[in-house]
Amino acid sequence: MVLSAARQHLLGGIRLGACGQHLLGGSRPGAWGQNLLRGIGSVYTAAKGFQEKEIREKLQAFPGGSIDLVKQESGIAVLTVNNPARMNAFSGSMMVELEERVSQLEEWTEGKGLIIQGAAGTFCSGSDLNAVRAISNPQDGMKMCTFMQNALTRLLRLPLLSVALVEGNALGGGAELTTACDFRLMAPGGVIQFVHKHMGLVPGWGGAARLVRIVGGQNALKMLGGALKIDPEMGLQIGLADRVLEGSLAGSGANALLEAEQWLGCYTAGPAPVIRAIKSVVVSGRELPLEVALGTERDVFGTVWGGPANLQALATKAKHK
Ligand SMILES: CC[C@@H](C(=O)O)C(=O)SCCNC(=O)CCNC(=O)[C@H](O)C(C)(C)COP(=O)(O)OP(=O)(O)OC[C@H]1O[C@@H](n2cnc3c(N)ncnc32)[C@H](O)[C@@H]1OP(=O)(O)O
Repeated sequence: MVLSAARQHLLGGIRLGACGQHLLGGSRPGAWGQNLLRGIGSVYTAAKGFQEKEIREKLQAFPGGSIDLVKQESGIAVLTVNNPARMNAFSGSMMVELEERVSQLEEWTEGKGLIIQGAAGTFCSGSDLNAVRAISNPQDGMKMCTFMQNALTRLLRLPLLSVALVEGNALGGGAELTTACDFRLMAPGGVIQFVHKHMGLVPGWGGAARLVRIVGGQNALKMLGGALKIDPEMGLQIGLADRVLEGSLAGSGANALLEAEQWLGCYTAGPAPVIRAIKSVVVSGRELPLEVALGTERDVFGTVWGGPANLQALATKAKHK
């Protein structure tokens, strides 16, 4: 019973049938793992009173900018937060577009990696303050926050290794967006700052919950309580940043992206089913209780065991030096 509830949480209630059957030994091995490998669902569903259509319409009333997605042959996609006139702040329509791009990535079965960057050399300055002012009542704020929590949770759960490429500022919701990626690369001069306290707020896009898991409760408290500006050196020190980009390469958009692609390429090298399986077992390991995660790992294992990459490796004399 406990196992089903936890999995239902991850699946957003949509694919529980396959999951439940497998727990009881009734479906073919790996069926649940296959579902996991396509991405594993939202936090809030219609069953929990989430009125997605209504929220989308409300957000669309605040247009501007775009969220651009390029899927590359290499299996690495690049998602660009594009609203440079407002330092890549998220308009309402960009929030809706982000959710649509996440849906597209969930369907991209050949994908292995994702880089999220901001346009014109800066990451993202959070919510568009013009939109924020217009919906500054608790009801609308909660709706926007629910929508963004769903989108960013699905983003983090994608079976892709994801990287936030932080050039310039990642402020407010922009800082929250960086925590919805598996890794953060910071360019020299980059800043991640949860400015929410200065706005009389706390993070609402799931950024606090994720931050605690990345840097621990003590560091998260300091970052939120002091609205600290985290530079690359401090980012590395507290485990928020995974790498500081080379000064010689960074700072000029295309080069920083190239360097991020090279860095990510070390982890995405290999067949897509294997890379996706790796991400999937890590997602279940970091989100689920141990016994449930073990069951999930077994399901995912069943999708790669005896698969083409496994058989090919077995056919050669393996020596891992
Ligand atoms: C729900 C709340 C929370 C969340 O979603 O979690 C938020 O994210 S609230 C938003 C938090 N972000 C901010 O408060 C950022 C405020 N902006 C700044 O601190 C500075 O603009 C900057 C990002 C540090 C850049 O400074 P600078 O390089 O000096 O440029 P400008 O200040 O001149 O900015 C250029 C231009 O961009 C507009 N801008 C910047 N950020 C936003 C924003 N978040 N929303 C709307 N517009 C933004 C800024 O007003 C300038 O416009 P013009 O005045 O028309 O030139």
